[in-house]
Amino acid sequence: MGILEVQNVNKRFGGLQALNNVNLNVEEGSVHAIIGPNGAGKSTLLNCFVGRLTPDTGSVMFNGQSLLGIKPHEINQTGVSRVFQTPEIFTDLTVLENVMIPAFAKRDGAYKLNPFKRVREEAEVRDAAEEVLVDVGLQDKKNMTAAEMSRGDKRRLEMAMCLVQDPKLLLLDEPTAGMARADTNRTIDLLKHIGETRGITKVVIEHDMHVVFSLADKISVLAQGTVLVEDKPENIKGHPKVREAYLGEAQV
Ligand SMILES: Nc1ncnc2c1ncn2[C@@H]1O[C@H](COP(=O)(O)OP(=O)(O)OP(=O)(O)O)[C@@H](O)[C@H]1O
Repeated sequence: MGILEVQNVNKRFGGLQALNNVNLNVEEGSVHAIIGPNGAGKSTLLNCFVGRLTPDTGSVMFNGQSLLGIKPHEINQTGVSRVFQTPEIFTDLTVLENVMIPAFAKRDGAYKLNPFKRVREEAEVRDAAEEVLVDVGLQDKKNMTAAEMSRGDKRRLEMAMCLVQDPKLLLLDEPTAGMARADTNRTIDLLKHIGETRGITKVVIEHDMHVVFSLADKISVLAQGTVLVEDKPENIKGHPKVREAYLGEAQV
C-alpha cells in the first residue's frame, strides 16, 4: 500500500475537465515526480492533496486516512507539507524566526494570537529550528532578515519551514523554477540529503527534466488531466506516449 493513494479523481472547472480519472500510488520513502505539459493538471492535483481544492469524485488517502473534506491546516497536522513555487515567507523576520513560527504552529496545533512573542521564549522550538537550518545549509544566515536573501536561499528557507514540522510527505511545486543551474544543482543535492537523513516521501512537480531524472524513483506523466503513464524513470525516457504529450515542448 502506498503512503499516498489517489483513485479515480475527477475535477472540473466549468466546461474544462482538469482532472480525468486520475490514479496515483506514491510509495513510502520514495520521490514521485509528476510531469506534463503546461495546463496538464499538475497543480490542480497537488491542490487536491492539501485541501485547497476538493475533487468532484474520487478518493485521496494518506497513510490510510482520507484527506477529502479536511481543512488545509488539519491536513498539515497529519504530516503533509507543501513547498510553493513562490516562497511564502515572512520577509521582515529573520531566517531563524521564520523557521520557529511553523515549528510553534505544529507543536501547538495552530497559529495563536501574537505567536511571535511566545516563539521568542521557546528554547525547544529554537533548537529544532536551528537544527533544520544546519540541514539546509542556512545556519550562517540565521540572523539575516529574510528579505535580504537570494532567491535560491529563500527557497531553502521555505524548505526549512516545512522540514521543521517533521512532515511525512513533502509536496514540492517546481522547486527549481527560475533558478540558475548552480542553484538547481544545490537544490537537487539538498533534496537528496533530506531523503537520506530524514527519509521523507516526496511528490515533486517539475518541468526541468534534469531535476526529475536526478531525483525521481517513479514518474507519473499527466496530459490534459489524464495520467498517461506511471513508471520508473528509465521506462519514461523516450516513451512514445510521453513524446506525443510533449510535442513542441521540453524534450523528455
Ligand atoms: N481555479 C480554476 N478555475 C478555472 N480553471 C482552472 C483553475 N485552476 C486551473 N484551471 C485550469 O485547469 C487546467 C489545469 O491547470 P493546472 O494549473 O493544474 O495545470 P499545470 O499542469 O499545473 O500547468 P503548469 O505546468 O502551466 O503550471 C488549465 O487549463 C487551467 O487553466
